[in-house]
Amino acid sequence: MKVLKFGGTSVGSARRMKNVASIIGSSERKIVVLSAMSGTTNALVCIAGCFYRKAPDEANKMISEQEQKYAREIEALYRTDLYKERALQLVTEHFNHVWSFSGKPFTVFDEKVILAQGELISTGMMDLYLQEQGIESVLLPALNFMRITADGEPDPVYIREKLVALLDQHPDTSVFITQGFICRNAYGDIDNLQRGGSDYSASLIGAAVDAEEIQIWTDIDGMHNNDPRVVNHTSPVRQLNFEEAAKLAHFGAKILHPCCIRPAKESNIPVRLLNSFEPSAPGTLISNTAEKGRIKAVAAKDDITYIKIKSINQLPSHKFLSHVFDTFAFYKTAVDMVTTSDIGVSVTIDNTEYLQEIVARLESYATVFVEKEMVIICVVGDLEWRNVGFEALIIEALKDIPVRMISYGGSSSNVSLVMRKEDKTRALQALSTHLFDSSQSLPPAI
Ligand SMILES: Nc1ncnc2c1ncn2[C@@H]1O[C@H](COP(=O)(O)OP(=O)(O)O)[C@@H](O)[C@H]1O
Ligand SMILES: N[C@@H](CC(=O)OP(=O)(O)O)C(=O)O
Repeated sequence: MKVLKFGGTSVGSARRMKNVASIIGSSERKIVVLSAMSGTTNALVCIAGCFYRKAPDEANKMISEQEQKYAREIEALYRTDLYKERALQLVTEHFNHVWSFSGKPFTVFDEKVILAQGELISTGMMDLYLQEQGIESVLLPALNFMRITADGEPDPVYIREKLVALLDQHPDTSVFITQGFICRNAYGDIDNLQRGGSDYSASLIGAAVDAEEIQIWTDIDGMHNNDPRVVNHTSPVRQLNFEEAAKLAHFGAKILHPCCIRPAKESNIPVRLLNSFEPSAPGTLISNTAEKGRIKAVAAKDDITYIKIKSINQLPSHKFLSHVFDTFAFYKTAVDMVTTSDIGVSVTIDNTEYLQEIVARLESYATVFVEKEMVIICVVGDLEWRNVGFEALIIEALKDIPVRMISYGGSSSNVSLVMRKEDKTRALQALSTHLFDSSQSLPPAI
């Protein structure tokens, strides 16, 4: 069994959907995970925003625009009037459901229901298209098997049990279609795996069914060695190990959801990143095979807050660090990067929900300096400590750029640096030039 996930860009129009159907084929047994058509989830977020603001006219206008967009795609997708009618009815039902929230008190639970409609529509449309093409498929409702716990973490035991039971009902079916992103929470309400979470759905599903491969189909030929939205002349990386891929995803390579590598790694299932616009391109294979002595790629994580905490000697020095980290733990705020000196510690966070409270508590035993709008630049590869020279390459590349923090040693697959947002493009470009333009190779380990 393979798991194939197609993102919003891959199902973004009738033409793209037809292309996905041709990639799906019908021979091998597979579970196809679909995102919402590109732009739909953003539109649903805006519609929910209108309901929060009590602006039903604005919501109504946006819903009409979406319905018109879907009507055009339906006209282009289906051959027969019967299937056009069925698809229109499906879309109308989902948008009527969205509209049913107008004029009532609006809660975060209602917002989650609204956000789920995009994937419910795209999978329904694909299922109808496959039927019209005579390709036998079964629609598996993700809300019947994908679940998160009260801590917001996926519940792998439940997911496996429910999904395997659903598959067992169709022993002769080759093609299963399901929704990415959406799930239920521990109380049975509709929820989701956070924005971009369809990749995560695919790897949770892959792990649940012990898939032989998880394929993430998107609009680019695999993981590139730098952010193609920012840097010119990036190139695909053909092979990554799980840890390298997880680091790139965590530190901003948008092609993968930050959490999606973990389930695949734990079950040792290879992940292949493929291009639905160019299906024969080789893409990137992510597995547990490590390629020695190479810097693989660079990524950048935006919206980072830098916090410098300097002890004012209120605490014995051996207690200082534990107090600092207890403070972040108390406010359930994950620290991304840490560097320390004899009198202080600098950290970065991306969740600033409790920043004020954290700073107030830290200030009882330290002076605290906060700087927002920072970025983390992360260089990833085989950076084992005996591979001399990689630090020099990175520092040389960034010699004209002010760097706030440098961190290496937490893992031997990345070096991370913190700098101002306005220096990001220059830094990424300089790293590409120094690390990838001339084919660099680190000296063998000493
Ligand atoms: N290192 C990288 N390699 C490849 N793509 C990247 C990288 N960093 C950012 N991206 C962006 O990720 C996009 C694909 O991810 P995403 O928008 O989530 O696709 P989908 O719609 O298929 O879910 C690419 O179009 C590309 O612009
Ligand atoms: N539709 C959801 C989930 C998702 O993963 O989308 P995509 O695969 O297009 O990034 C979102 O926009 O967040």
